[in-house]
Amino acid sequence: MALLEVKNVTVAFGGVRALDGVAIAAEKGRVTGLIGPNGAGKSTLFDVISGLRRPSSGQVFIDGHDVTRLGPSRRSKHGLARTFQRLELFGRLSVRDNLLVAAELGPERRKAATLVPEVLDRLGLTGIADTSADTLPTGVARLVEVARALTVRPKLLLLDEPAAGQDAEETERFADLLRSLAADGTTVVIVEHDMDLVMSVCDDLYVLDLGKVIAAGSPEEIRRDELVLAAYLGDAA
Ligand SMILES: Nc1ncnc2c1ncn2[C@@H]1O[C@H](COP(=O)(O)OP(=O)(O)OP(=O)(O)O)[C@@H](O)[C@H]1O
Repeated sequence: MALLEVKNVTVAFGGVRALDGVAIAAEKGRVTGLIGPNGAGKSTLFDVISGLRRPSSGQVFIDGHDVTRLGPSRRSKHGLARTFQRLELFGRLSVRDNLLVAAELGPERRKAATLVPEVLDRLGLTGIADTSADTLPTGVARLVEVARALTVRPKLLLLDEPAAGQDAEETERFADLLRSLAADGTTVVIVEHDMDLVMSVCDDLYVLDLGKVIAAGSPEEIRRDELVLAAYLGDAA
C-alpha cells in the first residue's frame, strides 16, 4: 500500500472547483512530483493532505490511516511535515532556534537536542546556525524550511516550491538531498516549477490542470504525453 493515498478529492471555492475528483498515491521511499500550470490546484491539494483544508468529498490516507477528519497537528503525529510556498520562518530567530522550536513542538521533542545538530549538519547549515533567519538569501532560507520540517523525522514530507529562489548549485545540492532522503525511506511529495529538478529527481509524476489529474507516470512518460505537452510543458520539454 502507498504511504500516501488521496482518493477522489474535491474542493470547491464558490463556483470554482480547485480540485475535482483528484486521486494520487505516493510510495514509500520515492519522490513524487506534482506539476501543472498556475491555478491547477497543487497548493490546494497540499492543504488537503496536510489538514489545512477539509475537502467537500474524498479521503486522505497516511500509512493506511484515514486522516481525512484530523487537523494538522494530529496528522503530524502520523509522520507528516510540510513546507510552504511563502517562507514561514521566524525572522528574528537564528537558524538553530528555528529548528529547535519546530523540534520541541514535534513528536520527537525528547530528542530535539541531538536531532537539531544532526539535521543542520546533513543540510550543510552548521556554519550559519547562529545567523538570524531574516538575513538569509531566499535560496538558503528555503533550505532552512526543509531542515525545520526534517526535525520531526517525517515519514511523509510535502515540499511546496522548495527550489524557488535557489541558484543552480543550490538546486543541484538540493536534488542530492531529496534523493538521499528517499533512499533513507522518507516519502517525498514535491510541488515545483523547475522542470530540470522535477525531471531529474522525481520517480513518479502527476500532472494537474484545472483541478484534475490529466496525466500520471514516470518523468519519461510525462515528457512524451500529448495532453501534458499541450497544457503545460510546451517547448520546455
Ligand atoms: N482561498 C481561496 N478562495 C478562492 N479560490 C481559491 C482559494 N485558493 C485557491 N483558489 C483557486 O483555486 C484554484 C487552484 O489554486 P491553487 O493555489 O491550489 O493552484 P496552484 O496549482 O497551487 O497554483 P500556483 O502554481 O500558482 O501556486 C485557482 O483557481 C485559485 O484561484
